[in-house]
Amino acid sequence: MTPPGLSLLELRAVSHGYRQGGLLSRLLARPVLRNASLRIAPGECVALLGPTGSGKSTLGRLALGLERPWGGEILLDGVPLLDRRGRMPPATRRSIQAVFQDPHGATSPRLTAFQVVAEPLHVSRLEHTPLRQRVAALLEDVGLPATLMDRLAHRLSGGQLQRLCIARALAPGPRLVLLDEAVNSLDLENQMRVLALLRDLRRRNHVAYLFITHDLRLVRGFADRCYVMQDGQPIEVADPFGTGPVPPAMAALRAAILPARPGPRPLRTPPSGQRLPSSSPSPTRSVLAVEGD
Ligand SMILES: Nc1ncnc2c1ncn2[C@@H]1O[C@H](COP(=O)(O)OP(=O)(O)OP(=O)(O)O)[C@@H](O)[C@H]1O
Repeated sequence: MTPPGLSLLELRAVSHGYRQGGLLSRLLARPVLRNASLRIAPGECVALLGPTGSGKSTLGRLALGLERPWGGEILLDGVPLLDRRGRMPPATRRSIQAVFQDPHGATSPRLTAFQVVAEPLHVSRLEHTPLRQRVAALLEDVGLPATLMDRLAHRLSGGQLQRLCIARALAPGPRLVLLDEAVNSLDLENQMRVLALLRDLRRRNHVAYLFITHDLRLVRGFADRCYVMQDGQPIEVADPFGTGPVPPAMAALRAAILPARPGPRPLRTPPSGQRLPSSSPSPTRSVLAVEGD
């Protein structure tokens, strides 16, 4: 359940959608979020699950202040995220950072690893002297050697580049990081490593996460609380892995997971009076694990 006390980020009855364009755009506006409410406490990790197209990234863009909602309120520390003109104060902008699914799309091929991480320090006028030392420390925080600093970012491996994006997100000292499918482009081993890194960074920096994913398996052991998008609303699910009732959208996500260790093969019953040949596989032997998480 939502922890009591002050919220870091709060969405209150937010509605949003997209116009289809053209003269009839107002009439053809398509709602994506309807009366959507969600709360994140300081230092908390909240997962937002849902199938493709359910509005998770739309909610994420609103939380980053990239779009203005049609209705409702979005508050950071109880204060509206955007002012009346739709602008975000610089301190608020520093407080909320993001890591997206595709690290190649999120970084310029012309920049070195150093330049990628130093950029938000320049933008936020948070330059530390010496800057290279600060960037080296941020790289070390995400498990990258400082010797990679002068390499073009796109020459890093996918896992290294995503770590670099995490270092960039942490550079301005945010209080909330939006992780929008942030490990989905990685192979299973790198997913687990980056999730462990994010867990560790959260503990050390007391940063909160909004963890957007369509993969229920990634949430276990990572998120404190969990919402699932249903009919344009995030619905909080108290125990996504328990046996109790869950919203249909969550039941569908559960059903989409292949079992880590499929159950035993059905017992082949021999015709009456016959015995299974000794070379037959044991009826209780499991088939090979489909995935290794
Ligand atoms: N800029 C846009 N203009 C028009 N429609 C949009 C825009 N962005 C998103 N949509 C539509 O809004 C709906 C929700 O999209 P959104 O990206 O928020 O879903 P999602 O749950 O994040 O999906 P996915 O898991 O595939 O990323 C989709 O039907 C999408 O086509």
